Amino acid sequence: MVNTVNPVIVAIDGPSGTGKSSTSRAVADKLGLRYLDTGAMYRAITWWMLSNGVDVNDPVAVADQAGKPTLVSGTDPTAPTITVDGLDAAGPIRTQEVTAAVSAVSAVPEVRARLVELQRAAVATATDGIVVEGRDIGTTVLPAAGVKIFLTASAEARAARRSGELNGSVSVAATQAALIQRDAADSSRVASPLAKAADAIEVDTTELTLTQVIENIVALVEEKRTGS
Ligand SMILES: Nc1ncnc2c1ncn2[C@@H]1O[C@H](COP(=O)(O)OP(=O)(O)O)[C@@H](O)[C@H]1O
Ligand SMILES: Nc1ccn([C@H]2C[C@H](O)[C@@H](COP(=O)(O)OP(=O)(O)O)O2)c(=O)n1
Repeated sequence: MVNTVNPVIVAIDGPSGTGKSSTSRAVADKLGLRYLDTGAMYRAITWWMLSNGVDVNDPVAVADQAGKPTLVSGTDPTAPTITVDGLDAAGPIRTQEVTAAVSAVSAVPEVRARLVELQRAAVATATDGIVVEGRDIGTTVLPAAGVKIFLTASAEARAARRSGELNGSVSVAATQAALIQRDAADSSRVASPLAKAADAIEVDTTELTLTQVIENIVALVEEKRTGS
């Protein structure tokens, strides 16, 4: 379907486990928009660093290598893809090893500059509009986005959701501790930290079903599109 109204850019930010990916994909699918998971891009470059023996805790070494990998993100919300140097990275970027290293790599300004450039290029080609999810989309990557959402949820709810995905292989308590640690690292870094944009609408998803969150955001985007 081709939109006859202006392409809408939707920025969805928030901490881990608040529902950004599930919500963003569904909203994009329902509204005929493209979809970009910027967290997957930070995970992909982290996977490349680990695979190539770069010390992820050495910001100088990470910065030095940041320009090397070729990242390509597919923006179909029903089948998002990510490749690194032509290799399918969708599976490897979800390992605990990558999750544990991604905050350190994404704090390096050279990494962010490289990925933000790719993110803006993806948005520029999405002529029907796009939903972009991450941590700094509303504040830094796309400050002029037409709709900005900041998702939140209690640490307990987020840990229970994530632990459910891991089929109970990691305890909820351990998952919660790891989430809190990653949020603290992502929120306290100097280069475009996780933050709510002043003009973002905050949606607390703790007591909402995924369907309710999707419906709320679709309604917000529709309001914006029709100017009502
Ligand atoms: N409102 C919700 N209620 C219950 N579970 C949810 C809700 N939103 C998302 N989930 C589930 O929580 C998990 C994490 O969601 P995800 O979209 O990956 O979050 P994020 O991208 O913010 O880390 C997924 O298994 C998802 O199905
Ligand atoms: N725009 C973004 C997106 C993600 N990041 C970093 C910080 C996050 O901890 C990691 C991974 O993001 P991702 O959205 O995949 O994380 P979760 O799905 O919440 O586990 O990437 C970032 O710095 N900026």
